[in-house]
Amino acid sequence: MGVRDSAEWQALAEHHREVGERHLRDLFAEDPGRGTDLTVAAGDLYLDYSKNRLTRETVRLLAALAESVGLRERTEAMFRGEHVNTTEDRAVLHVALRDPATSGLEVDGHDVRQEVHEVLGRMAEFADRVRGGEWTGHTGERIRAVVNIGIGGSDLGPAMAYLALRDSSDRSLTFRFVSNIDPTDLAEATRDLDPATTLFVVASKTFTTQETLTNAREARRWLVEGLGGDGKAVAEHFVAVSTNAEKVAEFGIDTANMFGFWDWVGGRYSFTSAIGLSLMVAIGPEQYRELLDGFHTMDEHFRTAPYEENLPALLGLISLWYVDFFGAQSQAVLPYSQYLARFPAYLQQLCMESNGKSVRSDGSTVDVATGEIVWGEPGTNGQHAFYQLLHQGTVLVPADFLGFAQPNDLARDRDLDGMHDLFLANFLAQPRALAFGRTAEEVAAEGAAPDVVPHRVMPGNRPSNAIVAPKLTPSVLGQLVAAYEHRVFTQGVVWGINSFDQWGVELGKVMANQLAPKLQSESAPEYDADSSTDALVRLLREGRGRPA
Ligand SMILES: O=P(O)(O)OC[C@H]1O[C@H](O)[C@H](O)[C@@H](O)[C@@H]1O
Repeated sequence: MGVRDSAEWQALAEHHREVGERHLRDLFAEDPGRGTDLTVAAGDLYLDYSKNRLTRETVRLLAALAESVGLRERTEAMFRGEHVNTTEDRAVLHVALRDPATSGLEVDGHDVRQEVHEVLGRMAEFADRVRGGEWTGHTGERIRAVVNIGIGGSDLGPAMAYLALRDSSDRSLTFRFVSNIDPTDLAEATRDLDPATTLFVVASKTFTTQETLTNAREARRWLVEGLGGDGKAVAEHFVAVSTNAEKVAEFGIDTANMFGFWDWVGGRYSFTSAIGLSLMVAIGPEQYRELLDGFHTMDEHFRTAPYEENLPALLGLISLWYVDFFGAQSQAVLPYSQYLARFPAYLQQLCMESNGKSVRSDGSTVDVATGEIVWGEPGTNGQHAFYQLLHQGTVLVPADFLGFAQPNDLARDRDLDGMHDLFLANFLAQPRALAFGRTAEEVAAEGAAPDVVPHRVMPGNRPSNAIVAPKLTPSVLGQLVAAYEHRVFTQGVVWGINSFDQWGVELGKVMANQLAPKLQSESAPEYDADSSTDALVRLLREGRGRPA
């Protein structure tokens, strides 16, 4: 049975008819306490969800929906290591990656906690050697630049977090992240680097991904050529992060320099696996542990807190309220932190690859809308670009505003605290303007010409969450990411879909492999795709001076 027929869903549908069109102005006027009551604290995060188009009753009904679909049982099953990823018959245990306990979780005949800590120990040893200058390259020089080669989940986590945690990172080392198979990406990343002092971390769960292996092969060529053609240099300048030792060895990386993880870690949930290696080199093992502890704090909060006080569950349920009852199709994530510039991109994979599904776990078609388009840019840049649509457009875009009380260290060291106050004033102003707007009477009272009044009316009633933390530290970043992971899980369970597979990305990969030879061949290829693709192949071949 689909979720739509359940009594809890129907109760929400009826409730929506009562409160869906109520204005936030009225909701605040009737219940002035909501600004402090419709909030929840978890770890260092404070969520103010009062500026959403809901009442206390909505929260009660959403929590009841979560209970009725067995969110608690599903969560326990995931934490226990049951194969909740049914279509791939795998456990889903990213939460074990940050569990401080060092033993006692048996899954498929292995103590996963023990294995996790063994790899973390090896990563720490490696990170210390690179940071301390003991890991030397082929010419005996210390490493000065670390280039992570990976894509999707093998790139976005460390790339996002490296930027987010610049304050905490060793600024004497250079870090680059190469993901795109566009040759420009690798060429730009290595343009000003010295092969003698560059270390590559090739990160790929499967070690079969076309983009990553192609980039890694070209990086190897750049390195070996740059070091006088000695192939032995590869062992000193390449390490791998993967679940596939065979393919790593086949590529020519010594498996002694491989950091493993397991099939129970999904790509987009792999940030806290060995995929975080380059980040650990950047911030050091101690602060990396703080990051993991931040994740763990949120994991435990999600597992134990009642849903009406459960930060990740509330984020998931409130977003679902808009997707399924208001027809919202997108969710903006607006971090008021330049260091979180890549956070929306990270969340795009986390949310859209997880919940962009139209079939339920049992194979039946979903009977409600699922997933949402996640997008965003750091404030205040977005304000001067797309916020116009958020304020006065015809589509409903719920937004998450993220803000931090304290500025980052670099800004503080430069005595730029005052600027941070202006930044925070914007962080406060935008959600307020979105929620409460400005009426025609107010606009007219300010002396606007009558014909301009309608243009200047701000309708308001545009919902948002505010998530506030004291400062963007490794622990806070961990708490934030874990909160969004569990937000995605909460929605997936209600929708009845498997948030841990990604079959939808396969067909394009197969087709790319079929089309590559048609572009590469010296003579005109066979045109047997479809009339549009065939014409484009012809055009591109002509553009490259190849016989079409
Ligand atoms: O880590 P890899 O095996 O190289 O996979 C990299 C990425 O590619 C795939 O297409 C998946 O859609 C992603 O979930 C994954 O993170």
